[in-house]
Amino acid sequence: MGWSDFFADQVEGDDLDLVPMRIATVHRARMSAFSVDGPVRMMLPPHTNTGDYAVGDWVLVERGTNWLRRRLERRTLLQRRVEGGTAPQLTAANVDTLFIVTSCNADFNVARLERYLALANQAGTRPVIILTKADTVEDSQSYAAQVATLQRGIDCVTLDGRSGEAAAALAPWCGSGQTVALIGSSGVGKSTLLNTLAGPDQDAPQVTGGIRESDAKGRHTTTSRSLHRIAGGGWVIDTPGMRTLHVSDSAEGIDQLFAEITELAPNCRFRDCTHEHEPGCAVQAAVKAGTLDPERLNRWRKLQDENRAKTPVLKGPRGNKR
Ligand SMILES: Nc1nc2c(ncn2[C@@H]2O[C@H](COP(=O)(O)OP(=O)(O)OP(=O)(O)O)[C@@H](O)[C@H]2O)c(=O)[nH]1
Ligand SMILES: [Zn+2]
Repeated sequence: MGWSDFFADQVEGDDLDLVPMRIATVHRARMSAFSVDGPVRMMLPPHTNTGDYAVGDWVLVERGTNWLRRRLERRTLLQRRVEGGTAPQLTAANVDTLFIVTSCNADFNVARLERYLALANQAGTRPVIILTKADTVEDSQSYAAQVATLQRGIDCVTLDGRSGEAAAALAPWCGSGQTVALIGSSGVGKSTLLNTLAGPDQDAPQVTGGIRESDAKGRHTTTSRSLHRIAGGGWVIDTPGMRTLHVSDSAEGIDQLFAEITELAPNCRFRDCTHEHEPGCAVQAAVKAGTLDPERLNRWRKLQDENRAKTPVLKGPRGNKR
C-alpha cells in the first residue's frame, strides 16, 4: 500500500494500538480509507476539517471503532491554490510519480506542461509526461521531442490509453508499493488510463460506489479524487480535470524546471538581475548566442511573475515561524 519506514518511524508509544490506514476518498463530511483488510468508512471526531486531509494520506485509526486519531507526516504533497481560496487545496499526498497527461492534439501546450512540471517538482514527486491518443496522429514522436526540451531528464511516454499495452508502458512507475497520480485537462484520457491501469477487478467501486451525500442545499456532493489499486501492483490517484492551473508557492519547483536559466543567473553582473535589459546579463548572452530559446525565457518570466503574484507573503510572528 506504500507503507514504509518513513511512516513506521512516526508510530510510537500509545500509537502502537492504532491501525494505519490510507485515505481513499475525501468528502466534505466523510472519508474512506483502505486498511490491509479492505475499504473502511472512517469515523470522524467532531470538528474534523476534511480539507486538512488528502487522498493518499496515512492516518492512524482506533482498532474496531474506526475513529480517526491522527495523520502521519507526508512524504510528498501536491497542492494548489484555487481562485479566491485562502488555503491551498490538497490534491494528493504521498505520491511517488505524477503522470501529467496530455494528448497529441490541440490540448498539447508546452506552457501548460511547464506549469504541471513546476507543481510536481515543488511537491517532490517525479513527473512523467504521458502523451495519449498517439494512435490518432502520425508524428507522435514530434510531440515527444518537444517534451524532451522542457526539463532535464524528463520521462515521456506516448501511448493509446485504451490499449492493453498502455499498462505495460507505465509499469516502470507502477511497481508494488508505488503511488502514481493522474493530472491533466478534461478529456485527455485520464479515466481511460485509470481503467486500463486498474484492470477489470477494480476495488474502487466498493469504496465510492453509491456513496453520495446531500449537503445543506440538498445537492449531491462527491469528490472525484480517489485512490485505486493498480492491477499487478501499485496505487493510482485520479484527479478531476482542471481547466487552468495557477502556479503559486513554487519558487523551487520553477528553478528546477528552468535549470538552464537558474544556473546561468549567478554569472550575471547584478545579483538581482531580471535578465531583461541589464548589462552583463549571462541569460541574455545565452539567448544571443542561440543556446537559450527566447520563448523559453519568456515563459520562465511569466511563470515567475505569476508565482510571485499568487504566493501570499507571510507577515508577523506566524509568518516568521514558518
Ligand atoms: N484514440 C484514442 N482515444 C482515447 C485515448 N485515451 C482516451 N481516449 C478517448 O478520449 C475520450 C476522453 O477520455 P477520458 O478518459 O474520459 O478523459 P478524462 O481525461 O478522464 O476526462 P475528464 O474525466 O473530463 O477529466 C474518450 O472517448 C476516450 O475513449 C487514446 O489514447 N486514443
Ligand atoms: Zn541576467
